[in-house]
Amino acid sequence: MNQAEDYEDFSAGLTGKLILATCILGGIGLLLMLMSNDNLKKKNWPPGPPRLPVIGHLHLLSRLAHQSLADLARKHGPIMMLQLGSVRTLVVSSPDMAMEILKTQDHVFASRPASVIGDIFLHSSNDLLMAPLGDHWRFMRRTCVTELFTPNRVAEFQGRRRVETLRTVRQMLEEGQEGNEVEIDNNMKAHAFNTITQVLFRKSYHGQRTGMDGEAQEFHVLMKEFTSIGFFVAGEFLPWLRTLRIDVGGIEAKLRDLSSKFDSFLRKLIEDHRHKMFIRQKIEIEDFVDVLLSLQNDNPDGKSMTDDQIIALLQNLLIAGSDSTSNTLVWIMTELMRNPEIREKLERELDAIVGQDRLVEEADLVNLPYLQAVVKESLRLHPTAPLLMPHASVSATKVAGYNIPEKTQVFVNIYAIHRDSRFWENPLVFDPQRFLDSEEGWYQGQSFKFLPFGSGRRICAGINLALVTVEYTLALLLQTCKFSLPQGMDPGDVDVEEGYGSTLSRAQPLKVLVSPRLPSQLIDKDL
Ligand code: HEM
Repeated sequence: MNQAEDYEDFSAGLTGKLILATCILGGIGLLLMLMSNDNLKKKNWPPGPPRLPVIGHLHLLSRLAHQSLADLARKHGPIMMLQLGSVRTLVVSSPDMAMEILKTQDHVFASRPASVIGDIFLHSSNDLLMAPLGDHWRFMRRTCVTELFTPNRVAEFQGRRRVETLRTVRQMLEEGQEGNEVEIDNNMKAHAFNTITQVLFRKSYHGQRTGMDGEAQEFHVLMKEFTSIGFFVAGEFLPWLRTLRIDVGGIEAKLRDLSSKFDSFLRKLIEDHRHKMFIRQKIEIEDFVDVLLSLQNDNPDGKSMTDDQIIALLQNLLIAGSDSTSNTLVWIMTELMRNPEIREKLERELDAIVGQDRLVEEADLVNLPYLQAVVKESLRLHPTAPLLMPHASVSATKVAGYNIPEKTQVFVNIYAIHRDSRFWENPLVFDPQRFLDSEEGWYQGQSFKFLPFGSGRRICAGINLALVTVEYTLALLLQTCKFSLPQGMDPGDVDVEEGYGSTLSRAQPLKVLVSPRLPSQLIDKDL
């Protein structure tokens, strides 16, 4: 026998063994699958697709999980039970079911699931975003709602938002000189981040224009590292990986390292604020850190936040507040580049209400209904948290007649609800007019067909700040800049492909031409 025949024999034998092994394993798998699916019926859990042993339904989810879940809901209905590895997950995809989770049984479903990311990175035992329902969460939430995000407190910082927005306008106009393309994504990322850090610590850190002292540089690197980490932690769904100390992709190690860097950065910032207060011998409220430190001295409830809790909260606000705001702005600009007639209508509204002799102010926003409708319509088609944040049940209950056990993770697929033709006419068409023709209080979360900020106890805590930042940035950008597409590109060429990230982003950056719409003195005089 020559070598080739040898190899053929060997390979035929191997193939035979492989086929045999596959048949045996497949048979066992099928048996387990049938048994477990049969089990589900006995438990009276909501329906779902057949699941595989060990991984359950994980193989059915793409990196854009909201899209895969919307497809599955079309086949299996608005209430599904999935098994994501070891994590039992309820997915709801209709306004009725969303109302059941976020209103009727809010007291049962307003908790958060335990999670590896929450534990390692978000200080979930100390924070607000990932804290389970309970006294700690109530205390953190009450502090946010009554001290940080009241309409008055948000209004106090409008001067800083104005300056940050004007800086962003000037930066984009400079980049766009001589017909250069300007990347919207980078600019909005820097803008949203600086707007939030101005409110939290009275500083700008991100982007080209800050001059980058040592501290800014350090924070800039931290944020870059943070946004570049993938957040799929395999051990979250397959806990035996963690038991065997297998950290797929080294993500857990990276999260731990980043968390400790963030921690020391924020701790130093708190010490600097405390030192400033000590030198002045009085409390002057200039940012959120001042507010939180002043509460340590004088809390109306007699219960004060520890430094660890302040750090966890600051980290939450940076994470929850920056990418969601910048991606919302990027999606709005995407739709405005795809729909020039809507962009022109917006410009006409700004000219009619504000004119071209002065810059738009936050006080003008209430008189700009079309602009507000554009923001809502963009949040409908491109909600930056398409599955909200994961909820969890605190006790066993029933939904739509099905049994839902305690500690079930819950996704409310608002992406599916916002695009469902049963609730929206021509759902894929960008049409701000639909929000002008009705009187509903859209953002309060009472219309369960529109939930970009969620609803109930866990509704976005920063909604006031988010809305004023998005609306004001959009108004000033459109008033001061003329946006157009690069040579040879038509509106229809602007794609809406979604990218993978912690919030819903574009797959590829949006690049446009930017030129002045108002005389530059008007912008420069306020900087
Ligand atoms: C357009 C921008 C924003 C959008 C679309 C958005 C949306 C959301 C959504 C959908 C949730 C989860 C609701 C749920 O779990 O049911 C949430 C939670 C939260 N958001 Fe926002 N958000 C935005 C901006 C902000 C900003 C600027 C801040 C603060 C700086 C903020 C702070 C929070 C916090 C602290 C939570 C957790 C609340 C809790 O668990 O009790 N968000 N947001």
